[in-house]
Amino acid sequence: MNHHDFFECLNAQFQDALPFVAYRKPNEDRVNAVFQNDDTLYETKDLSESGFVFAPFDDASKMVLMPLEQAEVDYCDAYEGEEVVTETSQLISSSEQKMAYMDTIEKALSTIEQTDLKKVVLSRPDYVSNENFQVFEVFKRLLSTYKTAFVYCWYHPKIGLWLGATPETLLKIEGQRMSTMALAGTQVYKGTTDVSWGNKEEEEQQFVTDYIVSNLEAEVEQVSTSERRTVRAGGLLHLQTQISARLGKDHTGLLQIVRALHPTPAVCGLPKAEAKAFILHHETYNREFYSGFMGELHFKKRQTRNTNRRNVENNVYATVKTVSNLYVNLRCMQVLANKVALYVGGGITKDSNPEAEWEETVNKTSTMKKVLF
Ligand SMILES: C=C(O[C@H]1C=CC=C(C(=O)O)[C@@H]1O)C(=O)O
Repeated sequence: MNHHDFFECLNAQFQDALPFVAYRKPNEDRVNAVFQNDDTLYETKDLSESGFVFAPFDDASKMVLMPLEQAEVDYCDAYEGEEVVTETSQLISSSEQKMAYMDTIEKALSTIEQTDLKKVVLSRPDYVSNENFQVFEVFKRLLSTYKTAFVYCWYHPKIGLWLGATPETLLKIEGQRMSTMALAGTQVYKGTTDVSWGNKEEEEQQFVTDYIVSNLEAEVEQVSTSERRTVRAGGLLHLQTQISARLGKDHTGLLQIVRALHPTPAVCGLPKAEAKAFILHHETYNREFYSGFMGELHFKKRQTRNTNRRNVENNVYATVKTVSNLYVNLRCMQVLANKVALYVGGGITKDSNPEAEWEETVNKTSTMKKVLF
């Protein structure tokens, strides 16, 4: 489909109040869409179905599914728009919001000092007005501005409207191979990725890598890690290690692996249970789908391969692989009745400075602010 017709279809689905998701995977051109045929709220309990999953931060809450059995899928080859370079919209953040956030950071620091908690990721919503908010214009700006992110626009009339451009992969599975990443540490991008990192960020990122590796070793085989590198996510830089492994013959399914990873230490903390309890008790809002995960579940990918160039017709092998591509819902926004909520957070460790942590969340809002209006 050309991109004009593609966006017309999305708009028609939205006007009919029917669920859809449109998304582009990191560094790809194709923009995909899943159009659900009815407005039922489907859920997945064990991630065994084929479809697009949208799961909340709290793994005790329901995971929403757009099942492929109840949907049409389509795509447009590419969307080329103009990259947004300046920020325009103003945040309505108040000094009370800052005080409340800094207060929770102080509580986290004393809990870290007194208990086994090593890292906890605290977060907050920030609000902008939704006057003149045009959903597909914002989505197009996300697409043209963040090519290396997973960019999406997700809608369900019974849940709401979410958009974002996330740098974090939760899990990719293709056949027997799987990969994930350990992402942590943030600094502002100033024209180069050749930067140095402080001890706080290096230590925090190492915690994350070690934790993911040890959790995965219980579920899969041949776990290996890449060199740590600096990656760009819009106007920010992060430290990232890629982790890959092989699924064992008797592995029990995607749910087990997702449970070993989600919520990742990039959005929750370490140890996981203590960090999650701290977040649910001390954050003063409900994260819902921010820092949850989303993506393609058990999609079929057809691959063709020529084995003999002289006799192409008879020697084209087609294999069909089952693939899952899941991403963590970061750098995202939720469109509410009278405002837009932008969600941002950061990892708190014993070396955190509350003022710098506040600033980091302010910097993170710019990923979304840039594409609004
Ligand atoms: C929790 C967020 O970012 C995570 C991902 C990368 C770096 C992070 C950090 O430096 O704290 C966070 O763990 C967010 O953007 O809301």
